[in-house]
Amino acid sequence: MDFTKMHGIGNDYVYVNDLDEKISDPAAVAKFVSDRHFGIGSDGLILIRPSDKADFMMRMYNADGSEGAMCGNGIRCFSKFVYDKGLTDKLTLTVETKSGIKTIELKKEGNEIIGARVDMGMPILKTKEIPMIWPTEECINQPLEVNGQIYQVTAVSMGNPHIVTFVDDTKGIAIEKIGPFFEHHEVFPQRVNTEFIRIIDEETIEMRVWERGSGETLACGTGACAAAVAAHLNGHAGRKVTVKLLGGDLLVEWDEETGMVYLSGPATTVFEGTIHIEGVIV
Ligand SMILES: N[C@H](CCC[C@H](N)C(=O)O)C(=O)O
Repeated sequence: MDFTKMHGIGNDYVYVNDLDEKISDPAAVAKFVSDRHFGIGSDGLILIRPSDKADFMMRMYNADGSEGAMCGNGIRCFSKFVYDKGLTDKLTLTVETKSGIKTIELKKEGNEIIGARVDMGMPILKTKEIPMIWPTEECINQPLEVNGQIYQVTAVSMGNPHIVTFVDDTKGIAIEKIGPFFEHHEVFPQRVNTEFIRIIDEETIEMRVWERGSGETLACGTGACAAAVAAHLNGHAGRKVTVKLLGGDLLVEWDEETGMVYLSGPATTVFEGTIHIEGVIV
């Protein structure tokens, strides 16, 4: 199986051209390739698939094999992949995902695609659509007990579930310990991605993330969008926010007119390779 290893500020995935839809068990492939000792090493697997509604379809799998409905860092690299491979010559393209069709504007520097700006759609705040088992229609700055401690949390979906909590010091949190308790909390029937954010100023927040299905990652695009939306909803930030993550910075803009959230950031190809996985014929 030929693959390309790419990352969006350190949120790294294995990308496979599966336009002929030969990969029959993507979950198993994701678990194998993601292993940083016995596989390639990544936060998951992203497949390029055909679409009859958009230019392409993106299917994204976390390191544990679970499928994510959307991946903000991944879709920037996905779009760079299809352009660099000559599968399209469009600099603005559409990609069908499990959370709808997204429009991506590729950013070119000279002959190099260096990143992209993604229309991530509108944030979803209704708890039943997160989904979150919760007494109120929305969950904005409400207390949630996690492993015996109370956190003030804000729930936002970007097509995938996020819970955001504000902390004074992102470096000091024991994310390996507390992350799984959030991820598997009973109020999140489909688990959840968790963002721990510190407000630096009106236009800047700092964030660490525990991702559903992948653990702590160096960055999370949908998480950065959820964090920026939560910071604005709680009156801590404006509508244009730089999100500083372990792997680098992302820019999130929440358009007041349209309600759409835009995510801008880099996309990087690291290496190409071929791997033989028993039973996988691609
Ligand atoms: N772990 C996420 C999918 C990957 C999202 C993240 N890597 C991003 O860049 O948005 C989920 O299960 O919903």
